[in-house]
Amino acid sequence: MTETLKIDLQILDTGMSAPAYAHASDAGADLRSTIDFVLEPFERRVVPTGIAIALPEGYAAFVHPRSGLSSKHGVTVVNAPGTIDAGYRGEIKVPLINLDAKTPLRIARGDRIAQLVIQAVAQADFEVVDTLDDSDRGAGGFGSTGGIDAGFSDKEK
Ligand SMILES: O=c1ccn([C@H]2C[C@H](O)[C@@H](COP(=O)(O)OP(=O)(O)OP(=O)(O)O)O2)c(=O)[nH]1
Ligand SMILES: [Mg+2]
Repeated sequence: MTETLKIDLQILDTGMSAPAYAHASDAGADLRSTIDFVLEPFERRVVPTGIAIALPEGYAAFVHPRSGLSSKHGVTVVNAPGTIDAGYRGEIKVPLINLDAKTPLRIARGDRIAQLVIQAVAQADFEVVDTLDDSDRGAGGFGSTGGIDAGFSDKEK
């Protein structure tokens, strides 16, 4: 059973309810739109969810896309993952974008448009130093480990 954390939630739009987990072991609770709208190709829209939460200090909530919307419709969260700070008491909103070049997506009030993942976070107490310690990765990034197929040899060939 996934650890649970008591989080105060305010319903700002009557008729909406608390985000729910589809399965007891799910990490993401589904966020629903409070509005009916059509997302045209390449259009962005900040979508209200009708809820506000009070996260305990030391936690954040992250607004992640739903794989069904992204794979079937090309719809994702512009700033994925959106970061909900512990101190935020405003309405949770989801900046959606439709990356499909041709097909608009109709969203209705109550549709599940994203998912909210709660995670423990730390605040950094940055210590400015002259040099950083050595590490196995060093300054390697942006493809430093080789081409897309690095390390793969198809045993079936
Ligand atoms: O997808 C998101 C991202 C953020 N927020 C809310 C909660 C968060 O605590 C606040 C600030 O988010 P962020 O720091 O990403 O926005 P910013 O552009 O840095 O604005 P600010 O100057 O208010 O920090 O906006 C949302 O409702 N949805
Ligand atoms: Mg900010």
